This record gives sequence, structure tokens and C-alpha cells, in this order.
Amino acid sequence: MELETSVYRPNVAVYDSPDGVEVRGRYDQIFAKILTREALNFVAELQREFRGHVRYAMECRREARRRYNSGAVPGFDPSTKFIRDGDWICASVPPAVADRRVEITGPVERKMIINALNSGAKVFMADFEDALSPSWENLMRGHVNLKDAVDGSITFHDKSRNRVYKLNDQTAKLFVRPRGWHLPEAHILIDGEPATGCLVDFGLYFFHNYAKFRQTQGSGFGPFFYLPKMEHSREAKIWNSVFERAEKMAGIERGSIRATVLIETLPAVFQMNEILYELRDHTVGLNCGRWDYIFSYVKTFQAHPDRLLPDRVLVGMGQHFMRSYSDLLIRTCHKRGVHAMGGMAAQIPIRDDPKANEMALDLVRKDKLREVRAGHDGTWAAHPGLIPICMEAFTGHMGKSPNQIKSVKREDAAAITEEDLLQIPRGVRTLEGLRLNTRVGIQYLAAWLTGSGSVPLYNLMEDAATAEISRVQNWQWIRYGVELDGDGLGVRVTKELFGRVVEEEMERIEKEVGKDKFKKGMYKEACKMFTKQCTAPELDDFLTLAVYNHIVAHYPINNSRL
Ligand SMILES: CC(=O)SCCNC(=O)CCNC(=O)[C@H](O)C(C)(C)COP(=O)(O)OP(=O)(O)OC[C@H]1O[C@@H](n2cnc3c(N)ncnc32)[C@H](O)[C@@H]1OP(=O)(O)O
Ligand SMILES: O=CC(=O)O
Ligand SMILES: [Mg+2]
Repeated sequence: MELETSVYRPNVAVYDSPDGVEVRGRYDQIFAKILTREALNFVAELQREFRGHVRYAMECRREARRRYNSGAVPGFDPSTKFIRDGDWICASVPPAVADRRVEITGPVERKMIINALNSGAKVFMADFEDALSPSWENLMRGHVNLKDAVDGSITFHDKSRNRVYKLNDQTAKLFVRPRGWHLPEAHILIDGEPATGCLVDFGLYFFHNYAKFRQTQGSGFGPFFYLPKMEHSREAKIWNSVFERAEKMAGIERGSIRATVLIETLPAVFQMNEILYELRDHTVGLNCGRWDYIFSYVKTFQAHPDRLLPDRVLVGMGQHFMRSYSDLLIRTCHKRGVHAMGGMAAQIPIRDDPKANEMALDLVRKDKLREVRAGHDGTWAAHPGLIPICMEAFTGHMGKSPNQIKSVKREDAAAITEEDLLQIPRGVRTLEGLRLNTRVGIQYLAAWLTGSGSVPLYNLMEDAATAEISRVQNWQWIRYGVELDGDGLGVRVTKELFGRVVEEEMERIEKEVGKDKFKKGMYKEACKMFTKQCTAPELDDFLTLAVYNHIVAHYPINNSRL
């Protein structure tokens, strides 16, 4: 089915919402097929059952932050040692996803979904998180697209190229990544309060797709999910209960739903066993979400001036703390019988410069070889053009074996300590680092405000996670007046220096994108928001949460049934 959302009309129709549910987003006949009374009722049930647990989990995050801000550092929890030492394993991996050597990721955009499912990757992770700007239009179209994808009818007509996109016979297995626990969905009010974003994403997708998915994609299992940005196993426990609730509603076997958890916050690295334990009937592994992990390192240590990061480009997987995290994740997953997934290299193909392209591809190749040699069972690709390289690296090493769960135990990683996981990354800080953070942060935010959650900038993939690093690193350097020791200039970062950098980088952005695009885009607004966040007395928890209101579009006429 080709997606044609209706043109704007005055509010003549309303969604058929159950009691206590108010939909404040634009009405569209196509969206109404997703926002059915029954589906909204399911989301409302999830919200009512779990909102107290979510609220408590978010309060615990704030409490942990207060402790870290008073000098504490994260570590293993002595009270859950029995879980780490225990001899349990997770439910066995469903055959449909035993081989996940290459997974492509991307926003829930129609053409990209088709391209990703056809890409030759084993898995496609359709993203409501880092790669999506969660506007009402993006979210609802995303659900329509996913439903069409699961029932196999999705098509897309690119009129400018007169090209029709449709699914191949063989497609990647679909995983869906709902938003993190922290993000609200302001367009759906339940009992007068914004719904929890991830419960909306999960609830709508599950409700409409579980039956078809299990018949086709999952061979009796599924649907499959990726779970982002958790900080503690209590958050995994909520997901486990949500899954059980959904299975009960659908009348499907417990353990049908499976999820891979991104380990992408510093506190969570100390909870990997505990997270798998909570989800032991519903998990298919952990993934190294390296970009958010770096962001989380800065955020966790925001009050620790002795733990400042070097330039963003120097914080790679070769740093001791990153290598330790990836090695320990592999050991943990393989001990528990599930996949240890690698992460995303930021390089993307460079079309107009063969030499630079070869260098970028070589960096991706090296990253993937490091991952497979370390024992990872699969990896992420940002772009279809990277799949052959990722495949080659993993197949070259694993051959026909679907994964390395049984063959690479990494017992040596048992010796990894808290100090290894927290070791301060080495490297210099430069004015160019400050400039790049600023240039990238502003351009990313400008794109996000206008509906794009992942963009190519300076030949790298940028999304919410990578932009967060730029933001918090600038904040940290300004807050502590760090010396830029890599330039030989000995300059300290101050608000005044940052102000000059912002001005100059805005001029550069205008030159690079052209006057017309600059004027029509939201660069000035983005600049204001980014500057405010980088110079705020208190570090905002999330960039996208702080600016979310700017993309909320409440439908003007009150369509409430309350
Ligand atoms: C930190 C993390 O969370 S990582 C996970 C979240 N981030 C992501 O998922 C990023 C995914 N990648 C992307 O969004 C894109 O590749 C970008 C923004 C980085 C680059 O996009 P573009 O510059 O538009 O790519 P480009 O023009 O080279 O695309 C060429 C073709 O590949 C397709 N393509 C590019 N990336 C993807 C993808 N990830 N999935 C599916 N198709 C893709 C394009 O749709 C285009 O198709 P077409 O030839 O049929 O028109
Ligand atoms: O979600 C992935 C990450 O690296 O962040
Ligand atoms: Mg992430």
C-alpha cells in the first residue's frame, strides 16, 4: 500500500478514544487506522498499570545522579552479587534471530524501511529513539509504515525518480526500538497526563503487528525489540512486566516477545547480569550503544572535574574504558547464552571523494574486525553501503556459524574491574574540538527541529546520541574552564570564548549550507537552544527532552471526550 496522508483540513473528525484518553495530535484518516479505540485502550492500560513504576524508576535515576554529583561513582551492587555469581541462563535464542551478524538501523521513514529490509542485513532495527525526531507526524507515519512492512504490503513511489520501492522476497528481521523511559508523548494524554513515549511506541506497534509478525518474520516468536538508555535493572523489570502484560492480552505464550537491551549508560554497565536476569525469559542479548555510553560517562561525572573527556573524536573503542565495557558485555552475554552485539561506527560512504571514501570504509572495516575478534556476534551498520564490509568482517571470522555465543567465552574478561570500566579516557582537548562540537550540535538540532533525527554531517552519521556528546562536552569544558592543551595555545574555555566560537561557527554553517537554506532552516533557533544548554548552570538530562516542546503540535480544536 502506498502511504498518502490527507492534506490539512479543519478539525472535522476526531479519534475514537476510550474514556480518559485524549489525542491532541492532528487527525488523519490514515493515522486513525493506528489510533483505534482498542489500540488506544491497550496503551492506556499499560500506562495505568506501569506509570507508578516508571515514575519511581525516574526518581531513582535522579537520586543516583545526586549521589554521583556528591562525589560517588557507579559500581557493582553488592546486594545483587548472587545474580552475578549465579549459574542461570536466559531462554534459548529463537531460530529466526540466531544469526544477527549485521544489523542495519534507521528511522521509521517509509523509503528507508523498505531499503533497510531489502538491504541484505540480517536484522533491521527500526528506530523511534536516537534516529527519529519524535514529532506527531513522524511517529504516526512510522506506525503506519511499520504495519505495512509487517504485513508485507509496504510500497513507496519516489515521484522525482519515478521509482517504486517494494519488499524483496528475502528481508531482514525487524526489531523496533521504542523511545527511552524518560520521554513523554505529549500528543496523547491519559487521565490528563502525557503518556510515556515508549509505552505508546511499544503498545501501538505490538497491538497491530504481533499476530502477523509471529506468523511471518518471527516463525512463532516475536515481536522483537531493542530497549534503549536504561540505567538500572529495575527499568528492565518494568519492561519484562510490560511484555508479560502484552502477551497475556494477546493470548500468546510467555517468552514470545524478545528484546535486546542497549548497554549505553555508565550505570548500566554494572548491571548487565541483573538486566539480563530480569528479562531472562524475554531477552536476546545486549548491545554496545557506544555513543550514548560516552554521553552517559560525561553526564554521570558532570560534577567530577578530574574526569574530563578529551576531544570527541579521540574517544573511540580503543580507549581502555570502552574496550573493557565491550569485553565485559561479551563475557556476560555468552555466559548467559545470548547475543553480544557490537555497535555503530560513525563513518558513512562518501560519494564524491573516492580516496576519502576508501579511508572511511577502512575505518569501518577495522572497527568490525575488532568487534568480531573480540567475540561479538554481530554489529550495526548505519548505511546500506556498509553492509558488505560488515558482512565480510563477520563472515570471514565466524564462517557459517550463526554466532559465537558458545565458541567465545572471554573468561579473561572476568578480571575486568570497576577501575577498568571507569578509567578516564586519554587525549588532548583542542579549540577545533570545541568548534566541531558546536558546529555539529547546532546543525543536528536544526535538523531535529525540522523533523530529521539522523543526518550526515562532515561525512559522519549524527543522531541524538552523538549530538548529546557534543552538547555535554561543551558544557563540561565551559563549566570547568578547561585548558585546551592540544593546540599549544594554552587557552582556557570560558563563556566568552564559547560565545565567539558560536558566532564564527554560525558564519561557517551559513557558508556551508548556503544563505537560502540557512534562512529557511531553524539554525538560529537551534543555535539559541544549543548555546543555552551548553552554558546552563545545571546540565540538562537530555537534549531532546529539553527542546521537545518545540516539536509538539497540539491540534487546535479540543477533541476531548473527557
Ligand atoms: C547512536 C545510534 O543510535 S546509531 C542508530 C541510530 N542512527 C541511525 O540509525 C542512522 C541511520 N542512518 C541514516 O539515517 C542515514 O544513513 C544517514 C542520515 C546517516 C545518511 O543518509 P543519506 O545521506 O541520506 O544517505 P545516502 O544519500 O547516501 O543514501 C543512499 C540510499 O541509501 C538509503 N539509506 C541510507 N541510510 C539508510 C539506512 N540506515 N537504512 C535504509 N536505507 C538507508 C537512502 O534511503 C538512499 O536510498 P535511495 O538510493 O533508494 O534513495
Ligand atoms: O544507540 C546507540 C548508541 O550508540 O547510542
Ligand atoms: Mg543510543
